[in-house]
Amino acid sequence: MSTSVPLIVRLLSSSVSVANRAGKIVRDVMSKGELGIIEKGKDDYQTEADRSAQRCIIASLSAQYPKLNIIGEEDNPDNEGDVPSDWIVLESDKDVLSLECPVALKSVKEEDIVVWVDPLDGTSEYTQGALMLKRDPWERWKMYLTHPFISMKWYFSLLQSKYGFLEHVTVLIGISVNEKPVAGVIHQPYYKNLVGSEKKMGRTIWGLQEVGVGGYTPAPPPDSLVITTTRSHSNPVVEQALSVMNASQILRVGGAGYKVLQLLEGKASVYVFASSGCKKWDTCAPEAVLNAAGGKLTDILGNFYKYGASVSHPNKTGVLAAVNDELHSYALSRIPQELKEALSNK
Ligand SMILES: Nc1ncnc2c1ncn2[C@@H]1O[C@H](COP(=O)(O)O)[C@@H](OP(=O)(O)O)[C@H]1O
Ligand SMILES: [Mg+2]
Ligand SMILES: [Mg+2]
Ligand SMILES: [Mg+2]
Repeated sequence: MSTSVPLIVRLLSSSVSVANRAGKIVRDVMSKGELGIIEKGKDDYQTEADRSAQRCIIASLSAQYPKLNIIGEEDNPDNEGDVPSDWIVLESDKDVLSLECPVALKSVKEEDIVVWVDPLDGTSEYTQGALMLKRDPWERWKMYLTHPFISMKWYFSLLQSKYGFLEHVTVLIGISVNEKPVAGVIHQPYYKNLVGSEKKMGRTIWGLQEVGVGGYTPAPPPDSLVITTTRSHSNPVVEQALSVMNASQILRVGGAGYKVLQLLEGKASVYVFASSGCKKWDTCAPEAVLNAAGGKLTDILGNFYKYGASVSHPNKTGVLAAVNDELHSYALSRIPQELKEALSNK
């Protein structure tokens, strides 16, 4: 690899390749069927896929960029021991490697960068997806009974969805410089592609400040206001913020990455989440990609989050994202002052 390519471009191209590998790990854990679910907190779970994908990403990036500050979602209980050699990815995506680096990012050094890693965004949807892979209804029912957090209502919505919600799962790698998200990768392990006549699983979307986006076909927003929001972490304040939007449709899907994909692909125009549940690793990559596509992601008060190494991890004042400034301003203007205050004072 040519070292004359600026660091940010090299790091983004490495991140594309490593996200693909992490996505394969996510699929492999699911195929084996041993999810190894651990409860981290209320409505907050971790699986073997979250742990392994994070180890793959961090080991691969730190092997090539030793001075990077990488912050991952998971406190890995199995961090000890060697990372399997086939999890260490040293290749980089050729197309991304040939991008022209924006002037402002040309002289960035490893020490100036913080990488935010969400090895598996949409863990709820991932664990519920496991149920749908059980073909035998009796096996599926038994698995449901031992599942730590699927309500009866979810179980039936899963059955209706036929394939579950695995498409909502993403692997997120966000690159920030001077506290701002400048580049990012959203990999979707369960996206079904048709390349020629061949079926291929997974796709990888990337974005780079001032350069643009790749890996998907951009589409204009819907004609009417379509909002995307959480499927599995709602509460009365989240619902209140949705009810004031005057939306023609509300889509409830898993993962911050998938919701931003819906904005990018014209399925929704605004992402509203008036809750403190998302963390910096949930929004860094999606914000970077959305920015590169001309969109905007802030908190519910309209302020940008900062992604420096010492910031607190929770996005305490929620998420408000839109495909363009105009829709963002509209959504922001609809949020009542008392709701903004309720989140700020939490
Ligand atoms: N109340 C809550 N508690 C824990 N995590 C939450 C949360 N609300 C949102 N999140 C996290 O934010 C991400 C997007 O949430 P949602 O799918 O509900 O929109 C998920 O990331 P992970 O799946 O990576 O943990 C989820 O865990
Ligand atoms: Mg999680
Ligand atoms: Mg997440
Ligand atoms: Mg996660």
